[in-house]
Amino acid sequence: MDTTTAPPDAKPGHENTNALPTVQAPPAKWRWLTAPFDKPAVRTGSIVLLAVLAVLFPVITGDQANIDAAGNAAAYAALALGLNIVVGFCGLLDLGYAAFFAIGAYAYGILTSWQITPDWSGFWVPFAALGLVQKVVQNDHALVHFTVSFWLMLPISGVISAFFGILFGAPTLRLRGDYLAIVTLGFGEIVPIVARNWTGLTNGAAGLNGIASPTLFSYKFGIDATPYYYVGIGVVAFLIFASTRLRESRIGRAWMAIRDDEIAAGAMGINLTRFKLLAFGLGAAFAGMAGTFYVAKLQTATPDMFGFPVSIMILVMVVLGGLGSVWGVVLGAVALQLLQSWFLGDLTQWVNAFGDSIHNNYLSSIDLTQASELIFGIILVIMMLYRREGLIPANRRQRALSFEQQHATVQTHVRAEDVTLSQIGGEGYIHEPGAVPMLEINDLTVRFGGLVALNKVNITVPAGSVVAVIGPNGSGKSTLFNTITGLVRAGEGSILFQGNEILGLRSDQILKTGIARTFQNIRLFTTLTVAENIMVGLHARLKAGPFSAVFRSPKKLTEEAAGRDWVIEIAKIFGNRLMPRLGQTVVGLSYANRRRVEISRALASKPKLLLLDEPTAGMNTSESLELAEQIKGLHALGLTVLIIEHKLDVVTRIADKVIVLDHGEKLTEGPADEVRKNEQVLEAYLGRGAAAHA
Ligand SMILES: Nc1ncnc2c1ncn2[C@@H]1O[C@H](COP(=O)(O)OP(=O)(O)OP(=O)(O)O)[C@@H](O)[C@H]1O
Repeated sequence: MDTTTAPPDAKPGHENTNALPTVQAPPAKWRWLTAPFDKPAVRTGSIVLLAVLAVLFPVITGDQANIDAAGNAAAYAALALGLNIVVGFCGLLDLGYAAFFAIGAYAYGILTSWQITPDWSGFWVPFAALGLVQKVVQNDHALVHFTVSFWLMLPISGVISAFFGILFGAPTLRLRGDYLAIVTLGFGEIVPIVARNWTGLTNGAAGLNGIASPTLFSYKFGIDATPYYYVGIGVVAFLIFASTRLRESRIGRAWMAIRDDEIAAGAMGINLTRFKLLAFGLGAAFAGMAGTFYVAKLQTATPDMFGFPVSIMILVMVVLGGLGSVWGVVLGAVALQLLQSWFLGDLTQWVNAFGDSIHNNYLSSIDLTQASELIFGIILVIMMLYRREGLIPANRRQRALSFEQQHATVQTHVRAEDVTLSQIGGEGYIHEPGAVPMLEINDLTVRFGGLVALNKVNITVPAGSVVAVIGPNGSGKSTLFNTITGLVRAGEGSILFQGNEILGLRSDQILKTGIARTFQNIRLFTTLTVAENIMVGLHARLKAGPFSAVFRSPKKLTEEAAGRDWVIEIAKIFGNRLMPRLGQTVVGLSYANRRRVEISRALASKPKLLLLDEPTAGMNTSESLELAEQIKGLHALGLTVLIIEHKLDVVTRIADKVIVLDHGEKLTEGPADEVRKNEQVLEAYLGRGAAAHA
């Protein structure tokens, strides 16, 4: 085995400090296919070529049926891009996605067909002036005919579907995996049932007919497939653009962080509710727009067009293309849609002809277009067996380390004085002695059923100090951290941070007050790069919303650039251990480097109080002492640190005060040297007999 590469599940303590971990090579089997696209010029060129081909396609084919099929493929590509936000980016398995497709479709259908025609009154006059309705007279009776423009309805349908996306998403937010899938499946069933039974609004199973076709500068699209095709590719181009921009923004990082590790995402300041709802809402908005486009093209809408098989088909498109991969899902959608509309028809004719030639009635009459779901199932199985990451994987390219980087001597700051950060903690960071304690915990009690994990614990962390918490396994140290950071609810007591109660706040709110943490069992975002992981730590300090993420407002660009500088500044604390790896995904890192990334991520949030849960676990002695120096350096800059640590030489080196927990109670506290000699502490750690001999 290559000793320089620590596998993702490497056991602590076996890192070779003199060599840097090598980069995980991408699978060679597919490298020839993707390698050319590593070059930005090739990528840009391919996109331009694709755009030119897409524009020229109707001229090249000249066949209305082909153009029509390509228009349908565009609708499905829009749907796949929307579902990709929910499932691919945010990791929320939605099996009822076609519901939002239906909502967008019916919104346009109802507002442009003759389905509802209320009596005409003065109320409708302003709407008529805006061109949204027309007065029609039937049998001497004045009625309202809705004539909302397709171009207006396209964004409005997006908004309506987004509203329902948020409405449906809200109650399901606590659920994940199978449970979320089942609930969304239910929603997906409800919408077509409502459409089937609310006959007054939807015309029931017979569906809406006579849906208006779009008009552009008095040119009526009618049944000509070509204009629909161009609208379709325009919509898809915009959605590709929006998806790509979102993925590369603060919002995309937050979604992917939630997908990779929800607990860590919350602890890094991501408001889980808001970002999951945003994913649901935006995904639904894409579906709503696709629905409007689709029924405008077909000029009819029936409940059967939006059932469960459609949701599954869109999901298969996303999986086939590559979960989280923008271009992948477009390819998946186009491939499956064309397979359905072209290939299965042709295949049916070939099989029928073959059946005729061998006089086999079964083969002569088989219709493979009816077996599309079976064929989708087979495709899924094949993908799961041979290419789980999809046709165009979303996984980032690993920037390979150069030979020099691979073999460079590790240069780290081993002296506390070398740790310099320009802005850690922000304003009011250096604390006056005697000021309000940074953290004051009073009578904190935490129970897990009958087990009392913390019992009336009182702890004070003075501002600008380093306080270590030690204690045997199961003594309640991690529970203390989890309670401070809002991951575990306390039964009684209070936790004051700079004099303000934080008990009861969510973990993201606690981060925003200025408390950041690391985890005992390293919780990094495994599909993100080192730099992106650290950037997620900065999430709460950045402001960009979806609009500025998509349109890259100057403010957003400045914010991101400053964020990237900040990431580099933090990574520099660890010398060349992290710097050459900023572009690598964290799964390829050694155990010790992953700990360093986690500390960097916490520092990125500019905390006032840093909670480190066994930061040196998995590091050898020299690395542990190196980290101790780095913590001392941060402390010298004014950072207050609360650290859980088993290695007493590290504790002695950095802690102003040591708190000992045992069986959920505070045993003692004091300077490290005193605590080390305390008999109760020796007993708790070593047992009574052993303590007597110590
Ligand atoms: N979510 C939970 N549900 C039930 N019991 C829990 C939970 N979390 C912790 N405990 C229990 O609470 C007690 C304290 O656990 P905790 O993880 O805080 O100890 P610790 O001092 O951090 O131990 P270690 O050093 O082994 O991590 C243990 O008995 C543990 O089994």
